[in-house]
Amino acid sequence: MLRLADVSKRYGPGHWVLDRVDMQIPPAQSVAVLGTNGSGKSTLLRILAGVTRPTRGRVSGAPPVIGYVPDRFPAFDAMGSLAYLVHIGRMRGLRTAEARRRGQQLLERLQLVGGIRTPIRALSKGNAQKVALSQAIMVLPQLLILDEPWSGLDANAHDVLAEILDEVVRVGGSVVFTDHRESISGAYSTLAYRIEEGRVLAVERVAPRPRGVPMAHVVLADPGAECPPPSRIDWREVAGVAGVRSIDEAIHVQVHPAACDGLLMTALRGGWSVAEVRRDREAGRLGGGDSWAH
Ligand SMILES: Nc1ncnc2c1ncn2[C@@H]1O[C@H](COP(=O)(O)OP(=O)(O)OP(=O)(O)O)[C@@H](O)[C@H]1O
Repeated sequence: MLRLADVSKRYGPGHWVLDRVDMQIPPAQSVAVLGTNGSGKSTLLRILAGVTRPTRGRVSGAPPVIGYVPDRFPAFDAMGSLAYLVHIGRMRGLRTAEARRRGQQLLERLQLVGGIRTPIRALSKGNAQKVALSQAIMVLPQLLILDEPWSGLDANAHDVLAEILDEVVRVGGSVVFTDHRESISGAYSTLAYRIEEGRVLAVERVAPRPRGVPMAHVVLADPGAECPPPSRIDWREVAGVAGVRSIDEAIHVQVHPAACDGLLMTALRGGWSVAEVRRDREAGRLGGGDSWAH
């Protein structure tokens, strides 16, 4: 298990970005790292990934294969995406044909647009992010570290990323990620830490969604002219919410099952009418192929 013991970090003579951090990343867990801009999230992830050394303290228990998606994808920019993935796959011990197959499979799964031979620098931000994600999982890592991985991804890639997190955790691996939105960190993590003034503090979390248990799907409606209009609520900011859509004047919310009661309370207090609550697997994907806003 990866452990940080009394880890502190500063850049040059600057302030302490991380201050005496004790932390462990248990197997089969997905860990969210929260904090304001500049609080040290990327610094912590770089230390966990082994690409930055702490100024003080000790990092131990790093697994042999770590996948890392940095906040800024380094531009091996003249290379096409597939050639880049083949290169990474070879460095990770795959044979060329295997690396090509895996690279193609990942880019298809994430629906890369722009061409597998187009230089990475010419891809859009979201498509470059798909390449960044693919390189991290060319070989399924025991530890997957993702710095704002949802940034710029379209709805299909969101879903694929959620599947990838599940795949890593299901085989006993660990995931560590950052994201600014509570809705994302609530839906995809089983543990969370917040960085405040250099200290890393454990955050209370809703119970992890048991494997194979589908998300809850709640349909909310305006109760109608006889009642006062319901309050405006940013559903994406409600704990455990993974997706929100508007269909025919109703709000459809996809929520972590453990957070469903909390969402219903918020809705009822806000004057909304609960039209339906169901499990997403029974419901299927609404409108076939439509996607959730995250
Ligand atoms: N290479 C570097 N050299 C000098 N200072 C740095 C370096 N990298 C980060 N810092 C400083 O360390 C602090 C933490 O930065 P970091 O990028 O880790 O924060 P963050 O929480 O990831 O921010 P954001 O949410 O904006 O991505 C900031 O004050 C930043 O300016």
